[in-house]
Amino acid sequence: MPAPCAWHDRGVTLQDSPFLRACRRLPVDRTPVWYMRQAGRSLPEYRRVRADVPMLEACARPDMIVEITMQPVRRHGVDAAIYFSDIVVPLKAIGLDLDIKSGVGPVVADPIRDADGIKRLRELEPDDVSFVTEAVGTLVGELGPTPLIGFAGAPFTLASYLIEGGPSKNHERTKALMYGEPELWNDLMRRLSVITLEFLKVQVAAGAGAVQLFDSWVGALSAEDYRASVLPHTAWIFERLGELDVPRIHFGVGTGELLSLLSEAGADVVGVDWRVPLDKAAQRVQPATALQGNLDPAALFAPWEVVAERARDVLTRGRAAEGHIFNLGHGVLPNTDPDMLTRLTEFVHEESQT
Ligand SMILES: Cc1c2[nH]c(c1CCC(=O)O)Cc1[nH]c(c(CCC(=O)O)c1C)Cc1[nH]c(c(CCC(=O)O)c1C)Cc1[nH]c(c(C)c1CCC(=O)O)C2
Repeated sequence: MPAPCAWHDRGVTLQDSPFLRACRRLPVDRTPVWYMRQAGRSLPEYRRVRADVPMLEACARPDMIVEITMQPVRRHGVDAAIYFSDIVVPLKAIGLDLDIKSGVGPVVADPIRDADGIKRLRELEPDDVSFVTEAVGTLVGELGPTPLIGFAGAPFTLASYLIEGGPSKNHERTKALMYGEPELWNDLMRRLSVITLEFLKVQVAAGAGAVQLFDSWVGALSAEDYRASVLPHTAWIFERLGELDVPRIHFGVGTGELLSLLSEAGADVVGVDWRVPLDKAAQRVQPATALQGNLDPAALFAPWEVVAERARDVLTRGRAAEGHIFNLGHGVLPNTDPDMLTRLTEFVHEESQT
């Protein structure tokens, strides 16, 4: 009975993977490492396969998703794969007119700024993203004992793109709605939470071994505003994800003042950007929380000796956490030399070996 046996073996070794063990705060024989945006423009093989295919088309084609997700695993030997997609994919799947412009990011044709706009956000059905189910299924087969991380954008970060119509420095229209029309804001956040939860559930049902919620731009908020207007929604998502029995990672940029609240929202692992050393971050999160991070992605442009010294410092400080997954403090920058990432992966493994 080869098929059930293969699944059984995979189950055992997958759960023993350093990444899943570190997420669960279990002892590991080496610190696991992966990189946000490890699939993408830093890799020549990515640029080749994406050459004639628009981003959102690539995100809807299982063959492209599988190939691009596998590329950094093959090249760098990282301890986890992250599903190749984008945070706006579920919004496109429910029919919103949006695109991803290279060098810019998501752009929304008709931004959502009032009650009528919010009504356009219908629930996501698994059939809307059947390509996700297919791609994840193929990927977990190919990855074997290497875990696949599913992901979604968190409601605040999605709301910012939808309200502003594209990337924003100050999030002024977003804050205007949040501060000025709390009922509309909460309606928008509730609808986005339902979509986000469903998108993550589809990935887990198809075999993703962990999930990461990206609230990339939430560092724009004060702690009070985060607690009042964002935390209840994010906590709702994490509570429901808790029923799925996969580790939950919560990440944002510029969240030094928010780390305890990010952790309060219910994640098993909190991702930290490069601004807060991990030993300090460990004091800010709830007990029984692992940390992920946090080498400055720009440090990879310095000479190798500098990278190595800083990576060693991250590992040392990471020992203060109850579990540590090595990562960058934000995504890989497009012009990063991919050989630096391969070398860094080997270095983290060697340095942390017990
Ligand atoms: C804020 C955000 C977005 N998308 C995402 C976030 C949260 C993570 C973060 O904070 O960086 C999440 C994301 N987007 C992408 C991934 C792939 C998986 C991985 O991490 O390797 C992930 C996890 C692919 C992508 N998403 C995008 C690319 C670049 C598209 C291209 O190759 O032209 C990739 C590989 C486009 C995108 N999409 C978005 C931005 C800001 C951009 C970059 C715009 C640009 O500089 O061109 C929105």
